[in-house]
Amino acid sequence: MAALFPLDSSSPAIPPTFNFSPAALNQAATLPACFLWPVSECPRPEHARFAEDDEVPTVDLAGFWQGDDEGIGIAVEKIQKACTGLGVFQIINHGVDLDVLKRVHNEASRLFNLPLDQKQRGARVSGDSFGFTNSFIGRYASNLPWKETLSLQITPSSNVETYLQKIYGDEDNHACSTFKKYGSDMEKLALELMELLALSLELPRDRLKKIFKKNFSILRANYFPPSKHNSQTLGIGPHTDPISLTILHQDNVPGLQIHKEDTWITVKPNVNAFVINIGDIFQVLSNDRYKSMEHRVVNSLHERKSFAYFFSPTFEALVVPLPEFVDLENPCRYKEFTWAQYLTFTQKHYRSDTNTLLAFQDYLALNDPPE
Ligand SMILES: C=C1C[C@]23C[C@H]1CC[C@H]2[C@]1(C)CCC[C@@](C)(C(=O)O)[C@H]1[C@@H]3C(=O)O
Ligand SMILES: O=C(O)CCC(=O)C(=O)O
Ligand SMILES: [Fe+2]
Repeated sequence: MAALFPLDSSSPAIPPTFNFSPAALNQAATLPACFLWPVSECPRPEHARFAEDDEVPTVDLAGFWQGDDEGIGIAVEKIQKACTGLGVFQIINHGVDLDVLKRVHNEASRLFNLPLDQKQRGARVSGDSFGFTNSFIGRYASNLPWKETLSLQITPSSNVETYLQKIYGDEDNHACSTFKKYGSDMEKLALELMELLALSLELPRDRLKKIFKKNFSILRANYFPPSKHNSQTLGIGPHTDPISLTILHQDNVPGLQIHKEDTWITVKPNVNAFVINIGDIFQVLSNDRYKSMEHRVVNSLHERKSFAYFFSPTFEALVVPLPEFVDLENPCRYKEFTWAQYLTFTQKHYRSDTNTLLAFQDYLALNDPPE
């Protein structure tokens, strides 16, 4: 089993009070060791190649919204090809108002531009998955990601007000309504995508939508500051998302890279598109028909923002391969678990990487019942 990583409770290389000041760190000739990734994981110039359309297909949803069978058929076929490939595709004509996207990006810029001590009023509490984090200082001791994030719960109940109130106090602003509107648009879109994914797996159209009607979702705003040492830092290390589906919106600065065979390819930014990727829970439900996408984020000399909407079943729902995907030729590949157990595993026992699901299955085998 993969080694469990040193958690918050272990002594971090630098204390939690250390100020992640990218601007000051960029002036230094070298970075503190905790920001340096192993050479084998560091970005290289050849990883800058943009993905081709057959690697990250663009799916037009216009026909889906119009109920046009031919358009739906083309979209479903593309989605099936993408999900049996690298586990990722982009959608255009996605139905989300461009003004909402503009507003949410502006709110994120306003937030990440605040003084650090103000952002830290909404700091993530150890072991929890919400709030503001700067470079995970105090959470991890090494391979720190060159990023700041704000994570908010959208469903079943929202904590958007709680965290924004901590950061902004009573200052009147539109941050809450903007993040909440974006979150609810994401939930609607995720449920519609479940219809297309179901069709792509030859399931009844509402099969997955019913499973996810009640769901648990996290909205994460990511801010990747400029990095002068970008050949040695990473915005996010190699990982799969432990959730079922991620809907990502990135600004126009390249950064998202997908693992393909023994190399990395970059997703060409398109502000009119969302990047959709399969996560571990979807992999389990489909009994490996669709695999979660391995990806990472590289830094550059330019600042970059992205929004990741992480969509999952409810905390208590049992996650297990759907019976439609289990037979004599395809035995059930996973031990059942709940999303609550898997989330706890990623927050308390294991630092998410590309092996999280297998490490968790090993953990389940050794810890019955799990924590
Ligand atoms: C359940 C979650 C854990 C992470 C946030 C959500 C979904 C993705 C996970 C994460 C982004 C995967 C990469 C590593 C991680 C530590 C990060 O860099 O943010 C992961 C998140 C987390 O554990 O907070
Ligand atoms: O910023 C991106 O492009 C991807 C972010 C990501 O992978 C994540 O938040 O899990
Ligand atoms: Fe991710």
